[in-house]
Amino acid sequence: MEAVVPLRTTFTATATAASTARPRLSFQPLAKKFAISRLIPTGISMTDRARSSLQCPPVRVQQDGSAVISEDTISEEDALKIKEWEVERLQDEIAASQGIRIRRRPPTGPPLHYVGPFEFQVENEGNTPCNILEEIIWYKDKEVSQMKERTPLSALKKAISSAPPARDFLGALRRSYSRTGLPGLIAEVKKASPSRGVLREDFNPVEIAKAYEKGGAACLSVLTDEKYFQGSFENLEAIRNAGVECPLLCKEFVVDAWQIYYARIKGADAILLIAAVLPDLDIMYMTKICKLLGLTALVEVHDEREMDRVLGIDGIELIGINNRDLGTFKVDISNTKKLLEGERGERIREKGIIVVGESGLFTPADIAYVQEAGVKAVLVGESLVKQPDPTKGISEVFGKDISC
Ligand SMILES: O=C(O)c1ccccc1NCC(=O)[C@H](O)[C@H](O)COP(=O)(O)O
Repeated sequence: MEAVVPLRTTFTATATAASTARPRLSFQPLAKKFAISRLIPTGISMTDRARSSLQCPPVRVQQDGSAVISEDTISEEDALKIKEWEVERLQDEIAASQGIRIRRRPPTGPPLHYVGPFEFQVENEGNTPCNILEEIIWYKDKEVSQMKERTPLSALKKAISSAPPARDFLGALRRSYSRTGLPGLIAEVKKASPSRGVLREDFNPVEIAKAYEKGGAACLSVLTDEKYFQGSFENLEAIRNAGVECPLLCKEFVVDAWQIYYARIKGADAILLIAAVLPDLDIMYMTKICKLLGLTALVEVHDEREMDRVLGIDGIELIGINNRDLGTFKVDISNTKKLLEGERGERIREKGIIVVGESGLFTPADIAYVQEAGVKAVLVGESLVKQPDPTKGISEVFGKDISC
């Protein structure tokens, strides 16, 4: 039995599913008509949310544009899959509308029984990552889902309630700047990277961290990604437990708020949020979570569009300008200057935001250049970690001993 009903506005698109190999989905703008309440902030269980919004009966669009409600019910599991798929597509569409090219996960065709607004178009390899950053993000999405299954958020929250307080990352950068008159150093503990390969074979994270602290680093950045950077949360924990006092940045690819809680129990004092990956709503939501947990959020941008988006979000205190294009690996330190010129620089000063110049800094002239552009902190990896003595490496990159 089927009942014919007038079609809801959100279901007026033609449903044309041409079955082709490796299709790329292309969506019509009508998803913008979706009620904003259907936006699922990262970190909230989509499954629970989807479960609570299962009021729509199965609807099938007919050729004349009307819809039929089928009394043949679909299973709750299939309905959940449909809801999750719709939410994921909507997330990608919102991200794209903010100029974000990185998709959270590989596009897939609609699940079984889906009837609604979609259209297949054969384009290029839609389910091949567009660059290394997208590849990292797709992998991370799967990795985090598995980690969440092993350690649910409730367990992390419980552990946080008895964790020692986080250290003041921003305060350490400010104090260092006042003490030395030079940008506060965030020295990076990184074994390898996709662009540079292995940077240091004899990699002992705790020794390197101690050498950085001795050399005058204000804070440390610790790579925790295993697959692409050969880092780990064990390294973060080990540095934290070895008596290093510098506040620690968890250098991760955050796609889910769960990772922020996890970083906090592993000893992080700050965490990286990448604007090329996260839509505005995620950045807002995640910076709030960071504040609740006592962590500093370092929000990283690479171009003007990302900078403007981030400047439009309230409560951001620390912005990193990455001189490396994470899609192409091209490094150009004049990027920092470009993004701090004119009105943007003024807005940053008015808001009291501290800016970190990131990547490609090798010499005292590089440090002077980004300081002149307006940064009060720098994030330096390769040029320090490759030095046999990283303490000496700091004096060389800064042109003087900044330890006292
Ligand atoms: O460095 C990469 O190859 C890379 C690839 C994809 C995503 C991120 C990547 N690097 C992160 C960074 O930008 C650096 O670790 C950090 O800014 C320090 O840069 P550097 O001083 O040039 O080592």
